Amino acid sequence: MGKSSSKATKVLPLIPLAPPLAVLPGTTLKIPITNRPDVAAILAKIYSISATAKPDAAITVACVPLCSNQLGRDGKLLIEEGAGKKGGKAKTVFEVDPVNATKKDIFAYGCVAKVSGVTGRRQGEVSLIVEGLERVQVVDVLQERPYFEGELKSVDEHIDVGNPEFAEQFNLLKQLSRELLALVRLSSMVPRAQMVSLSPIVARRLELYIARKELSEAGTLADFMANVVDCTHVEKLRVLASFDAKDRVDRVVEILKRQINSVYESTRISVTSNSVPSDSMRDRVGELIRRQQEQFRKGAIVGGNSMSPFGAPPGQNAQGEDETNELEELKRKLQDAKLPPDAEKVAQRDLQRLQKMNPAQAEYSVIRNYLETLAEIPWAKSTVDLLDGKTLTRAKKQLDDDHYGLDKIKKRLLEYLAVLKLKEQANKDIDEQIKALTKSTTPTEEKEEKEQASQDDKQVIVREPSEAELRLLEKKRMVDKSPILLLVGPPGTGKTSLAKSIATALGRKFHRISLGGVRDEAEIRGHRRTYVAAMPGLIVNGLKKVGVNNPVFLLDEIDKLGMANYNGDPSAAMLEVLDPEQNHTFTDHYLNVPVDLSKVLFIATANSLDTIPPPLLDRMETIQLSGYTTLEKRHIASRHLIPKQITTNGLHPENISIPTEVLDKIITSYTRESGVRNLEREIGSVCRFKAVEYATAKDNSTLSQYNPTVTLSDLDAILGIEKFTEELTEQHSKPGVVTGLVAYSTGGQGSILFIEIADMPGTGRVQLTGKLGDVLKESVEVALTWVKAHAFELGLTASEDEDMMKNRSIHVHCPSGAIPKDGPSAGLAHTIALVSLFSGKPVPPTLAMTGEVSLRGRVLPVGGIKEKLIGALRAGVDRVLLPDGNKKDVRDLPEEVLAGLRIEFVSSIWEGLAKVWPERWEGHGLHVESRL
Ligand SMILES: Nc1ncnc2c1ncn2[C@@H]1O[C@H](COP(=O)(O)OP(=O)(O)OP(=O)(O)O)[C@@H](O)[C@H]1O
Repeated sequence: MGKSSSKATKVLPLIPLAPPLAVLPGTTLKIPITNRPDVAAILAKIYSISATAKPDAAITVACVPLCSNQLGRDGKLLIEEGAGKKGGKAKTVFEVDPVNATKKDIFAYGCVAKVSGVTGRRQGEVSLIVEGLERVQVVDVLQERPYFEGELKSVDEHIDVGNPEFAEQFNLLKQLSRELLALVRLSSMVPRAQMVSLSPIVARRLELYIARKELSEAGTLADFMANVVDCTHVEKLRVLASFDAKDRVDRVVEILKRQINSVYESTRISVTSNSVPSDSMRDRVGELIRRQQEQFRKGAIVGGNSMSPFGAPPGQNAQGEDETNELEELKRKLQDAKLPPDAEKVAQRDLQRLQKMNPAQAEYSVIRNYLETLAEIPWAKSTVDLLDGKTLTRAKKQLDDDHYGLDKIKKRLLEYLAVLKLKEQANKDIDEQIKALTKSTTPTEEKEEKEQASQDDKQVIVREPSEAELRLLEKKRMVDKSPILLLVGPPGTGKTSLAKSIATALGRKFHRISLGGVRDEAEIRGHRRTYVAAMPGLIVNGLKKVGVNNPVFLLDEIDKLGMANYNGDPSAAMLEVLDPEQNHTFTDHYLNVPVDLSKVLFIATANSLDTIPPPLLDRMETIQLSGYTTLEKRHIASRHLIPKQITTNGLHPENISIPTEVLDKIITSYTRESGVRNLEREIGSVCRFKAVEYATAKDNSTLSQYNPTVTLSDLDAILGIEKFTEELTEQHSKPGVVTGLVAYSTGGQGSILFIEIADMPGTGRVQLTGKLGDVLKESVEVALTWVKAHAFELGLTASEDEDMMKNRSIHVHCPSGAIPKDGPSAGLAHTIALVSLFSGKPVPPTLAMTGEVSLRGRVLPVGGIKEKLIGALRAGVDRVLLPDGNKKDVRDLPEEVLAGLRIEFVSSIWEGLAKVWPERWEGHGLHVESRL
């Protein structure tokens, strides 16, 4: 039983509190202080003193409630609660407000409180924050104005922990407190139960707080509960007046009992009320509450004799059914996930830790999240590959349906699939062999086998497989790893969509991981679990997302992966992912257990190989996608892009028609790219334009006037002025002007380029204009040197030792002056142009040429033949000279080009000259390599 011993008195300012305010020890309260001159005076006084006092000294006051007509100054009830009104409570009347209060209105009990601050900015909202420290008795009120000051006596609370009656009452207090808490949580789920909703975290914290209270803190718990429950002001004041802990616990137990009953009542009414249509949710909650009631009643009996805070072992009744269910669920999930042995060990260990842990602990949720992630990883789940007899035909059809052209790439992808199929079959066979070796015979199986054997008159020999045998088979299996494909090519060339088609053809799930801009190693490998908000990396997250262990992962933009920095080296993390020899034990930092990535089909894409670190590049098999030519673009557009855009823009194929010449114009004059993204965008604009026209015509009932065909003149209005102009062959020839060929580095397109050379009197100076790059400048120099060296032979000088350039200067220009040009491929054209200029013989304008020249007069192969020839045909060229070394490139040319151009090959400049001016040079210099 509680015993109290008096201490010396002290004098403190009093703050009278108007109902319903009351401060109990251990609680914090906001006291509105607008229109409270007494509080202002107290604060002024305190601050004038505290300016000289120690800065960290606590400012204390005593908060004392005002008396009511029900409760006397001494805390005795004047009128019984509930009297006066039948079945109801008597209305408590407080006659005075704190400003006009006098000595006799001051309640005899109060609470010393620490002033911890003032809140509120606007007038009328300013409040004083006080924290209740200890219960005191007001012995005497010493002054009334400008503020109350009183002599206070505090009492030392002594609790007799050995008193079984008190212990029992304390247990009941705990029991009821928890019960109320659980009820509030449950009943907040009942629609219209009009209960305060309590977040699970707050509820758990409160439970923990209650559970931790010892018998010696019984009074504190009573104060705390009196403050949180919904009790009347008079009840609160009576708790304040109870100096004896036992007395206080008794009072609070009474209040709690009443409160709990009223919750049961209210939920019963709301659950069973006929006025509100009952639904399953409400029924369920009602049932839960009823069960809760029974459980608590039982718990009260068990808990009554026990000193355990919950009357039951922790983790069962104490932590509530929720956690148990949660853990059961987690356990089941982990079982279903079929973890490999390593992960299983870790999961079991963590699960055990979790069971022993309090849910309110911060680490609890960390471990739970970890286990949930472990359970979500598809350790054993996989989709069945469509690797049957029709795989290759189906894959080919899929690739052909989705993509035009790209024959070489498609062929390589099909090879890849064929190998994958064979390997998978081989692996399956090995798996079966291993299974057959390790098959443990259970008694029934053994019996069956024996029966079978006796039937067949054969003997069954069950043999343990040797370690070496197994290892050998395992090893064989490991070797069967597919290479990782890297599709390299300019943007918009269909890398991503090719990878998607492969996934569709294989029947696997597809997941794209964008590596562009990944600067942090942890993004790939995850953060260690010790970090706040740690999570797995992109790879494990991808697996979680697709839910199977054999998806197709597209590692997009691998060339844009960040280099080593202070956050680690992301490309180094990718090494492990991409190495078929290592990735069956990929370790994510968060999981910290090996994950098998060997079944994942990785396809990487990049725009260029330059920025990919060599070790990473070494682990992948590169497949190059060059840009599309105009012809290919035309086909892609008419087969894929136009139908796609027509449906995207809500049209039907009969509502719009884009003729080939319009499409060609869009391709050549409005886009200049390797891929088809911009082309698709421009086609989209055209479709939208037509969609507006069609919709307007439909609305105005003038459909008969609507023309679905897009004309060339429409393009100007839809797409604006041409962005790129096309070069066309000249009509007239002139000495010194030759048609060259160019392939744009922006990809995919080629065109013709005029080489213009003019001479003038001078001192041998060579002027170059047209934004020529270094290599191009050098190729002009090589051409000039060759021509100068062979001037006599070419008939350009009268004698062998005459300098052709002695009295003249030349100017070499390549039009489209603003576009930078570079490369050696105009060497042949420069040489022929120089000979043409010096000999005064023009070159036919419909003859174009390309090729690098060496000082020895050889014509060397160059790149971009396909694009150049397509461009040449479009520009009106009918004959082209190509280096002998480029014969192989001509095989890939589209039919239209081969039919429209006369292609001639030359291996030396002499041959070139013979092709341009056959009448002069036929058969000349064929064996003369060089005179230099
Ligand atoms: N050969 C093709 N046939 C049909 N459509 C194609 C072809 N090539 C590209 N496309 C289309 O072009 C669009 C862009 O392709 P995709 O997104 O695959 O380009 P990407 O090469 O991955 O580009 P990036 O390097 O910018 O990621 C897609 O709509 C795709 O369907």
